[in-house]
Parts: sequence; structure tokens; C-alpha cells
Amino acid sequence: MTPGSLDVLGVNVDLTAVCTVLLMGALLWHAWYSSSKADAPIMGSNALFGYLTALKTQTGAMNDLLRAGYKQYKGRAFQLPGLRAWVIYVAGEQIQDLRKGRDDTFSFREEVNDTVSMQYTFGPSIANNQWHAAVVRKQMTANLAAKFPDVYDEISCAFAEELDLPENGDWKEIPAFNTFMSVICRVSNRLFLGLPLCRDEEFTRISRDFTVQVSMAGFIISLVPPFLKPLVGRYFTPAPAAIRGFEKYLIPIIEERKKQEAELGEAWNEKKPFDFLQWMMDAAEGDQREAKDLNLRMLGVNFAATHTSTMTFTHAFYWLAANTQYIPVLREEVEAVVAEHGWTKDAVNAMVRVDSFLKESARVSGIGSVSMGRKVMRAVTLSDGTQVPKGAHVAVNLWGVHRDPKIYDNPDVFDPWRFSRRVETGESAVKHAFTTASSDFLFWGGGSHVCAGRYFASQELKAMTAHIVMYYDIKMANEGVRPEDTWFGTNCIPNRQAIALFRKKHT
Ligand code: HEM
Repeated sequence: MTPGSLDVLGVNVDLTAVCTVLLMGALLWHAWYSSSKADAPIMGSNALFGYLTALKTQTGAMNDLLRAGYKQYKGRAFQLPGLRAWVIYVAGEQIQDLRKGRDDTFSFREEVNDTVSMQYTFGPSIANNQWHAAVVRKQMTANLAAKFPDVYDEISCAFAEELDLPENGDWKEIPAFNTFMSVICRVSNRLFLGLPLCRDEEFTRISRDFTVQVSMAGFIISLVPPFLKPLVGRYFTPAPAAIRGFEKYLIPIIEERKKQEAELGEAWNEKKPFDFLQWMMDAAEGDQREAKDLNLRMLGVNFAATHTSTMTFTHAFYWLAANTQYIPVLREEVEAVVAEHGWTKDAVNAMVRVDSFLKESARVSGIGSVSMGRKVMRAVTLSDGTQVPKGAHVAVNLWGVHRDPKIYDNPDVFDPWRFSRRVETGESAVKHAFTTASSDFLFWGGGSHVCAGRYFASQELKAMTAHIVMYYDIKMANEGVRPEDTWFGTNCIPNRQAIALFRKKHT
């Protein structure tokens, strides 16, 4: 094999040629997509099918354009070219069009399939039917109080083991992002599958790597025209290896549970495990009970849970560790509610300041500057009169809304008690809660596909924050400085290299 080439089934393939073909394909594909634009005004330049603007948006200009469009068009739709396709951004009244819109008009599934190329990463069964989302939404959310002791036990053990701090109270340098990812992967899988698998190094490594690799592979596949997707999917996606890796662990567990169910009949109900896998097995019908299909869905929930929660937590942690004056305020609240309720879901529910801190971090840093991406399945007219053709992509301008001074006072300022102050002066705790999705707080999306796992995510991240302020002292290695975020298009990734300092809290 020569440098710059790849041996594919015995044939020496020139990588430069492959990349050129892919790029040409992408250009043609993009040109075709340009025809799917609406009659809304364009931000940026239309030159080269909008590619110049699309490239600029990948390198930091996106948020300025979103904010300028928001200001200029006052909530009415405008459009911007992306690397993959043109996107129509809405705000104001038009958010309701998406929130109320049906799947046969504004499709969440088709948008996700286009964005992360699910057909070629997860495969058709998940791409075509995400019935497990209903299990997350119903059974998982309903059982959060009952599962809280397990979840908190895992938070406590995972931090102790992952941080491994000296007993003498000295500070220790911790790579924040990767450490939180390990903790979150363990904690989520404690709920999904229980012990001992949630602590298995190889199993959790597959889960953590899968999310990053599949997102990358999905993005690359999404850039190329349909006829190239199977080829690129085959050679660029690590998904099949991860799926096989998960199968090694999960298929024997699933088959054993099925066997016991068949043998024990009614008695199985008393004996069966109480975890997400079992809730899913109980809900599955017909072919859905196939072990391979259930395995894919377990990967699916790991995909939905791990990276999103890690980014959200790391953003909030950086605000806290760079602004340590906020720690005593949180500590005071956590000590009081834990003294009253113990480490329970009731205690977490009562942590109004912790909730506000996380919500403000999500408002300011978020994990991205747009929300509620949908593919338009039939020509439609938005409530501002914008005509949108079939095949177009629409999304909500989260950045514009979250930074609108008419909605949030001093919107560019990180004000951790922005929401708790209002609750403490008598306003509705539910209205201002981190988990409450609305047209003003778009972090969780909205409408019928609003994040199904947000109650668990919020509980987990609040409990992690509370645990840290109760048992550790923290600061950034570069004291008082919040590490820079990395923006990639509309995605806001917290710094992955930053070092935080932890020590056991002096009592
Ligand atoms: C902080 C962490 C999380 C964030 C920021 C987040 C964000 C989101 C967003 C923005 C959506 C799309 C909503 C829309 O377009 O309207 C979504 C959907 C979804 N999320 Fe989350 N999520 C998080 C954690 C989780 C967790 C822990 C789970 C599962 C255990 C989960 C499961 C899901 C599922 C199943 C959907 C699809 C819902 C549907 O198809 O109806 N998420 N999430």
C-alpha cells in the first residue's frame, strides 16, 4: 500500500481521488439542494450556491448571522446556507408552527436521519422506527424517583473512583471533559442496565467512543449524494464494530432474560430486573423483541444520553469552577435540602438554585445555537406567510431567542440566579424549571419530540452538581478563567483539554 492510498478488498484506492470525487459529489448535491429554498430572505451571500457563507458559518460566523437575522427580521423566517443544505430559521410566532406541526409536515425523524445518516450508521430498523423513545418518555420518567438511590450511588462511586483524590486534602489536576464523560456514561448505564455492566471498562468505552465516531461519520455521510452514501457508510463508519461490541455484552443478557421469562411465567414479574432494558423488553412486540434490535436501541439511548449530558455538565462546571464565588451559594442550598430530605429525588427537586445555575448555563452556552431541526415533508406556508417547499429544512433560531433582551434582561451576562430569584420571590417553580421547554427556552427542543430524557438528564446533572459542591473544592487550573468553547457550525463544544483542580472538601 502506498502513502495516501487504501487497500479496499485487494484494490489499491487513491485517497486523493476518492476525496475529490466526494467533494465534487457534495458540491453537486448542494447545488441541487439550493433549489429547495423558501421565499424567505437570505442572510450572507448566495454566491457559489451559498458555499462561501456556509464555510464561514463553520468557522465562527454562524452566531453573528443568527443574531443579525433575528434582529433584522424580528422573528420572521430567513435562510442561511449550511454545508449540507440550506436551512430556514424561524423565531417568534413561527416557533409555534414547528411546536404544533405534525410529523407528516415537519419531520423530526427525517431530519435526524439526514443529519446523522441513521440508515447508514444505526441501520434501517432504528432509522425507520424509534419506538424506544416512548419508553424513555413514559416508563423511564415514571420510575426516576424509585431509581434515584441507584443513580446517586453511581454518581458517588464514579466520582470517587474517577477522581481518585489523595486523602491528605491536596489538590489534584483532573481532565474535566473526559472525567465527566466517564462519570455520566456509568451513571446513565446504571439506569439503563444496572450493575455490573455500567462499570465495565470495555463496555463503557464502546459507548463513549460510539457517540463521537457516529456523529462524525454521520456528518460525513450526510454531505455526500445518496448514491455514494452506502459506500461512504461502509468504509467510514465505525458503527458496525461498535454494534458488534455491544452485542457481545447485551445479547446474552437479553436471551437469558427471555429464557427466564418463558420458564417462570407470572413469577418472572417478581424477579425481573428493574432497569431501562427490561422496560423496553416489556414494551416490545413481535420483531421488536429480537435481541439484535434491542441491542441497537440500547446503543441509541447511550447515543442520545452520553454526549449531550457531558457537554451540558462540562459547560456548567466551567462556569462554576471559574467563578468560585458561586460555590457557597449552592452549598448552602444543598446542605439545607439534603438535611431535610436526604439524598433523594425530593431533595433534587427542591434544589432551585442548582436548577437555575444549570438552566442559565444551558441558556448562555447551550450545546448549540439552533434547535428543533425539522425536514419539511410537504409544501407549507408558515404563519408569517413564508412559503416553504417540500424537502426544505427548518429550525428555530435558539441563539436569537436566548439572547433577546426583550425576553432575558442583560442576555449576554451569565446570571446564575436569573431563574431562582424569580422562584424565591413567589413565581412558579415549574415555569422557570430547567426541564420546562418553551418558546423562550429551546434547549430541549419542543413540540411532540421535545427531549424525552430531559427529566432524567436534569436529575442526573443536578445531583452531580450538588454532590460536587458538598464533597469537593474545585477551581480551574488557570484560576478564574473559563476555558474557551469550541464552535463547529451550530455546535458549541466545551473545551475538551481544560484541566480542573479538585480536592476533598475540608470539613
Ligand atoms: C443534557 C442532556 C440532553 C440534551 C441537551 C438533550 C437534547 C435533546 C434535543 C434538543 C432533542 C430534540 C428535540 C426536538 O428537536 O424537538 C432530544 C430528543 C431526544 N432525547 Fe434528549 N437530550 C439530553 C439528554 C437525553 C437523555 C439522557 C436521554 C435518554 C435517556 C435522551 C433521549 C432523547 C430521545 C429519545 C429523544 C427523541 C425524542 C423523540 O423522538 O420524540 N436525551 N434531546
